[in-house]
Amino acid sequence: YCGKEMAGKVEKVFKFVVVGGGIAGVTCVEQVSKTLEEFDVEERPSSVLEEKFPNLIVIHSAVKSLHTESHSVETADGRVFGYEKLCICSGGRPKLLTQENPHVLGIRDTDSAQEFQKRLSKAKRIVVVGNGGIALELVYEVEGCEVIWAVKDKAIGNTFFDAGAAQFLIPSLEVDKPEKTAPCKRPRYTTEEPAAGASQIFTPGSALGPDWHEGIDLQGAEQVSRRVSVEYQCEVEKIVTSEELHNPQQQTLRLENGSWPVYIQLTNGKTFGCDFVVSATGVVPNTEPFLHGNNFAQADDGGLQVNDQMMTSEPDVYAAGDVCTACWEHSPMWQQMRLWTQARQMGWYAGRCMVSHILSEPVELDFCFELFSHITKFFNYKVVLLGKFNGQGLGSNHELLVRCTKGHEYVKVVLSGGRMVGAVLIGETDLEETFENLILNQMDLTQYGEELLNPDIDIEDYFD
Ligand SMILES: Cc1cc2nc3c(=O)[nH]c(=O)nc-3n(C[C@H](O)[C@H](O)[C@H](O)COP(=O)(O)OP(=O)(O)OC[C@H]3O[C@@H](n4cnc5c(N)ncnc54)[C@H](O)[C@@H]3O)c2cc1C
Ligand SMILES: NC(=O)C1=CN([C@@H]2O[C@H](COP(=O)(O)OP(=O)(O)OC[C@H]3O[C@@H](n4cnc5c(N)ncnc54)[C@H](OP(=O)(O)O)[C@@H]3O)[C@@H](O)[C@H]2O)C=CC1
Repeated sequence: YCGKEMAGKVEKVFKFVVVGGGIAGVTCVEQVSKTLEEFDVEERPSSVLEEKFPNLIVIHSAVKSLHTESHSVETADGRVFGYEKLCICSGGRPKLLTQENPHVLGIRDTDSAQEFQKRLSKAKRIVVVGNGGIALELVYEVEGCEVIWAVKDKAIGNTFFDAGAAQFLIPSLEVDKPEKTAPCKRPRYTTEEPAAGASQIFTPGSALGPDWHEGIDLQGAEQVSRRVSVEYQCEVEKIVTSEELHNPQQQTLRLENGSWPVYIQLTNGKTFGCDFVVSATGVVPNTEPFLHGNNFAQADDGGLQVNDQMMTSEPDVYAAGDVCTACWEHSPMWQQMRLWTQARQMGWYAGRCMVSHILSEPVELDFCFELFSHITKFFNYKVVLLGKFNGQGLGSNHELLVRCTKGHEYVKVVLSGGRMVGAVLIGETDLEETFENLILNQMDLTQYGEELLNPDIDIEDYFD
């Protein structure tokens, strides 16, 4: 459609339209709703939101196309809505090793997690490929099934920590998990069934986020506890299904590896037969429906580029969460990672920017983008990552202080020019608040040297 044609089809013009019902979309909606009267949100967040904000209209249909010229979006059910300001919060989807291979699964939303669980319950061996968040969680949580874990690197968990932390964590894979503590009480927005007549276009659901596996039984077909073998420094050469093994050239794989639905050949020369492969290999931003006919600047990772006001390169179009790439000049202690906390912060801040721009008020980059901080759990340890926790972008211009007590805690501090610029805290270290302050205030710590990590000094009191 050309701009004029589209404008003629507009059913209603809203001040704000937010696309996507994940954490970024929901927080963006909450933010704009508090401030202004009228707005709208696409896709299907919970009706909880509509009850909370009477000025909110939820449209249960995916956005099919965006027409920035006429400031309108078309939904899958053929309706067209105008906007004054639009925020795209369409998230991401798994970046799979191969597309359309029924033996290769990704995990992103409730549906894909349920499919994984169903397949796992009948599986005796799975291969997990990838070395980030999902792989770390899966290999620890899955029981009753052999897990082969293929990683590109020399150590596990490359997206979150260094080889030292990996060495600290690895023994946890060899012992049984402790009994589960209290179940997760984090409130969730759940996805509803689409209303009758809703679009049949496939859009992924919202990402599962923290604690996703708490309510899911990750049990394989066998009565054994966790059994994980890590294959280091290798990638996937090819994935061959059992049907493809009819090809005589591949017969040897079957003979050597027994009879499995699928075989995965790694670049280290090993081949494993398994029930299925989990591709835990990162995320691609969901940009497709918005690109056609528009002029969005995209970052190398495929995300919509946003500036320090969360604005894309198209007028009046903002983006937040996994779909966007933060292209402003970052604070020296912050970097983008596609995480729940960042999606929430971005959604909230984008909402604030949209409102401020409508009211012609100035807005400054929010303080939360000053310092990277992430709290999570891996292998049943609390993990806190602060600032340039892996010396990102510092080259050789940094030094490390490490304190480690096997099975108890791992503390790593990154110093640059005598000042703390990052930290990894694993276990109940109680250091996060003090370290966060030391990173933010950039105090010169040269005089303390290694004493900084002396366990006999109560550092909290010291810097109080
Ligand atoms: C298994 C798993 C575990 C995770 N664990 C953690 C963790 O422990 N800690 C952490 O910080 N992060 C974690 N993450 C990452 C975190 O969940 C995501 O970074 C975050 O949820 C992204 O939020 P979002 O709102 O940007 O995107 P999403 O949650 O992906 O939401 C996007 C929304 O947009 C909708 N949408 C897409 N296309 C359209 C369209 N065309 N029209 C309308 N709507 C559309 C989707 O249906 C969805 O509602 C995890 C992710 C996964 C997959
Ligand atoms: N507790 C937490 O904080 C959790 C966070 N998440 C988040 O959810 C999202 C999805 O998680 P996940 O899929 O694990 O993504 P991540 O980005 O965390 O990790 C992807 C991993 O796959 C590797 N990889 C990429 N391509 C290939 C390939 N072709 N072959 C082998 N390895 C490859 C990457 O290596 P390289 O980096 O070298 O490219 C990286 O180790 C991420 O944004 C993640 O941060 C998920 C679960 C838990």
